Amino acid sequence: MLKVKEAVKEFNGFRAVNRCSIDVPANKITGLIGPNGAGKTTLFNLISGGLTLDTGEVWFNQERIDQLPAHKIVHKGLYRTFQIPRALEKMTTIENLMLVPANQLGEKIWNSWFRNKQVKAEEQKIKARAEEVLGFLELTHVKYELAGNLSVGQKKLLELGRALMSDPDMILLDEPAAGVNPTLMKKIAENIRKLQQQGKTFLLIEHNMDLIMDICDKVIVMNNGEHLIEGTPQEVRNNKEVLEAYLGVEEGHNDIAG
Ligand SMILES: Nc1ncnc2c1ncn2[C@@H]1O[C@H](COP(=O)(O)OP(=O)(O)OP(=O)(O)O)[C@@H](O)[C@H]1O
Repeated sequence: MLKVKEAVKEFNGFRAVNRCSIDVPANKITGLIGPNGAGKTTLFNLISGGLTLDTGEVWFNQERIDQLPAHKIVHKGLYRTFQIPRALEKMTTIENLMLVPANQLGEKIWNSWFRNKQVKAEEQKIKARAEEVLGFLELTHVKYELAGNLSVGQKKLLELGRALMSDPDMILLDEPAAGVNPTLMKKIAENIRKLQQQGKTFLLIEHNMDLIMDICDKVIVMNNGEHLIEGTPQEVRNNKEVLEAYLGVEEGHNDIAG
């Protein structure tokens, strides 16, 4: 479904992503792991249009997308989750969800702002979808809570909820388990699996090996900007090269070595 071919990205002569190719199958959960500084976030940014490639290609659903701006990539059905920005922490949970399609409608909705009926109908539709997403994620009880007051795990669920508002085919998840307590982590894992069963495709960056082992069908390992190996979670966990890559990095939360 998603193919990255020979991606290269340099920052001031430092090669953060080095001729990296990955292949993400449809309707599966794929993990992207690697020690700190391996290039995972940079690769995510290259896929989602936050950064432009120096060389290489990105293909999504048989279509080349690496020349497209980020919002057009979202319209193609590929959504990348982000931490809830500071400004949105002052808005309620449901407002955070309702803003996603409102932003995507962009000028269309603002241009027609005074055509009241049409806007109201649109807003009702968005609200109904937001309520549905809240129900699915079991966040209805914090619907009117300010996003800033949610726990880390609830914020992660809200990030996933914002992704679901645009009903994408594929979701890039950035560390869904980071700082999340075990109960909510279980809930996040269940939701990801449920969504995959409904036909969604996931690529997730994650340092928590329990989550990787629990939900991933396939794991891709990056090191020094390169695709090191890939396989089932079990194969990757027992691989000597992977262990060496992690042991070579001393700082940070590199669970695999632990
Ligand atoms: N905008 C930037 N300018 C300069 N260097 C950068 C920039 N973004 C990333 N890097 C460098 O590129 C390398 C890869 O970083 P990246 O954040 O992609 O790694 P990562 O695998 O996501 O790491 P982590 O697991 O710690 O988040 C690092 O050495 C980082 O310092």
